[in-house]
Amino acid sequence: MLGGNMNQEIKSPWPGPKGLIPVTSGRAEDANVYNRRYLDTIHIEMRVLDSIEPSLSTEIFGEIFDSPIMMPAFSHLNKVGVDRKKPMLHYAFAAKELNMLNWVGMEPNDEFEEILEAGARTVRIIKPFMDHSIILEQIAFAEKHNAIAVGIDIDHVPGSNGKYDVVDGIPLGPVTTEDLKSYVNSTSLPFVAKGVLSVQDALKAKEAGVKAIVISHHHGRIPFGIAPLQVLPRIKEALKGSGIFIFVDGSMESGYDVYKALALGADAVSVGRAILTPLLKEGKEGVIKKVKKMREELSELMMYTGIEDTKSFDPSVLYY
Ligand SMILES: Cc1cc2nc3c(=O)[nH]c(=O)nc-3n(C[C@H](O)[C@H](O)[C@H](O)COP(=O)(O)O)c2cc1C
Repeated sequence: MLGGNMNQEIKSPWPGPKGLIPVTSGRAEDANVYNRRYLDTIHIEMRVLDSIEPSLSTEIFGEIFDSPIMMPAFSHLNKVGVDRKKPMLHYAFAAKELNMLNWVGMEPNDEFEEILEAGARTVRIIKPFMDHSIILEQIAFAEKHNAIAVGIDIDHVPGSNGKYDVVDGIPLGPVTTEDLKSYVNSTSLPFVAKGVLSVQDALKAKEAGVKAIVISHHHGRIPFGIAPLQVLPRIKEALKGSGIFIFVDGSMESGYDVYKALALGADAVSVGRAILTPLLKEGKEGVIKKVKKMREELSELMMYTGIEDTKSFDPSVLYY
């Protein structure tokens, strides 16, 4: 249902109805496999003289967060909560406690509102519904309920059958640059294009007036997709001076992965499936533990490379 490249024969390690949580094939066309491999080819030199313990504090959309590590735009997880727990709420509680930016994907308005009540600053990502009135209505709802930003996952248009995808029985449709412009202009909230994986789309998103992009392939929706970090430096260069926030997600499993994304020019990074197991097993506490560990790892590498704060990352420490 959610994973475009999902292979029916693959046994899901996740709880819940078959197909609810995407399982990737692990084969050559699986962009997650390549992404992991790419991340692991990046190595880091050491710059310890004069280095001090860094600050992870980060400004996003004019607000200060405790680190550049953000929650993912997950969805549907309330359907798999154990003991009637709502995982969508639990990771929002963790975001609140850790002063992290929270993200939410395809959730109906009532569940989205409940998540906002957890008190974390939250970005809402809306699906590219074929019916634009649903998109506009959900944007307005997010604005009314004080979301920090709103956006659309532009990479969820094709399904694995080569047609427009259908999620929860709701048809998705194409997103034109003009559509994007109209969504941007419909709200005073910062607008995010999630699922940018080329300079071309980054420039079109800029033309549409977005305030942020997420460089992502949505856990491998596109077969044989390039690694988000591979295209990040080119997009960074193309958007130079625009003030557009550049976020990244995809296989971020440790603070070391996060470091590499930040060194290559990301403003902040979302951790997706790496929090899924702790979230489903232990709820809020599991997520807090995982994120704290990732913050330690990020800080460790910053100290090894003489990076004092999140404004000072430098790609010249990387070898790849
Ligand atoms: C259960 C689940 C639900 C998701 N739902 C959405 C969604 O509704 N909208 C969206 O933009 N991305 C959604 N995603 C994709 C994530 O936001 C993210 O792009 C992706 O998981 C890549 O990060 P990762 O490799 O760290 O998991 C979902 C991912 C998972 C695992």
